[in-house]
Amino acid sequence: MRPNDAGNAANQRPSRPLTPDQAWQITTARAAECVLFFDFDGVVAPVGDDPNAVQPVPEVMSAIAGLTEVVRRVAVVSARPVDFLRERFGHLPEVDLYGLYGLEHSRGAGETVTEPAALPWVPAMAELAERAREELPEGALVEYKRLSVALHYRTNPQVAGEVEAWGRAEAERLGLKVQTGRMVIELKPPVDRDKGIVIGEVARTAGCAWYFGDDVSDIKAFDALRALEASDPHFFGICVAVANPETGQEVARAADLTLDSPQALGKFLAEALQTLRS
Ligand SMILES: O=P(O)(O)OC[C@H]1O[C@H](O[C@H]2O[C@H](CO)[C@@H](O)[C@H](O)[C@H]2O)[C@H](O)[C@@H](O)[C@@H]1O
Repeated sequence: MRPNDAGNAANQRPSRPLTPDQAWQITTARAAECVLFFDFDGVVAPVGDDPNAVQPVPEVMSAIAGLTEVVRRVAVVSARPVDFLRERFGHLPEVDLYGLYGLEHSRGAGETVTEPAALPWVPAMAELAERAREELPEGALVEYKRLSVALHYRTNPQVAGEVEAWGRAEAERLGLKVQTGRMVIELKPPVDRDKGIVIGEVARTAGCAWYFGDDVSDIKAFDALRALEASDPHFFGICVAVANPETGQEVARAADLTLDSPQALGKFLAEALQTLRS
């Protein structure tokens, strides 16, 4: 097929590789059945030293606001708690929020729903965070997120080995799952939720989906889009990596397209919005 032929695109699997223009033209033909998924850190917001201080790129946010009007759904799928995401996306009530790798979600302006199987782990995670603060070396940063604990070493990479070893030993002792990321190791309850499972569930009834990610946990989301393409000849999925010096190469290898930065994402989405509105 000619992938830039939007007339044919609605019913045929486009061949790869695709240019961004081709991908957006195909998406335009299916806008009403398309879901756009965004990771938060390193994608919507640039990475910084203080996890609590980061804010989305304004151009990304204004493009997302426009996109909610032309596609079926826009969703943020993040390791952050929903409350954290709501502070940043609260003015966009149409955006669905999936937090803590899908252990929490809030659809539209709805209330936050927590995966019931994870709730018994709240006390253990609080106790873990407290002990991490006492036992980890100076320079490690402990981020407690109710149902997970992230152990950061961005500002002191020399403690990486010690922090990772402590985290892995605690995960083994308590039966927790480990998720590594950009200068961070995260411990979470042994409950079957990850970004791939979220995307598999939410995109199952869509005909088209994009996922924008930067970290290794996002590769599961890419895999979910590939699986949907493999099982549904009509489904069109595009995986976009946002480059970074830590996990960027691995994520880019798994993606269809790569953008340079969250700022470049803002420009990319603004141009896409024009195509989708045309
Ligand atoms: O799923 P995400 O939304 O991408 O969340 C992944 C982790 O993001 C945050 O950590 C990362 O960003 C921090 C702020 O820029 C940075 O300091 C840190 O080095 C990065 O790993 C968040 O703090 C973690 O809880 C998330 O797991």
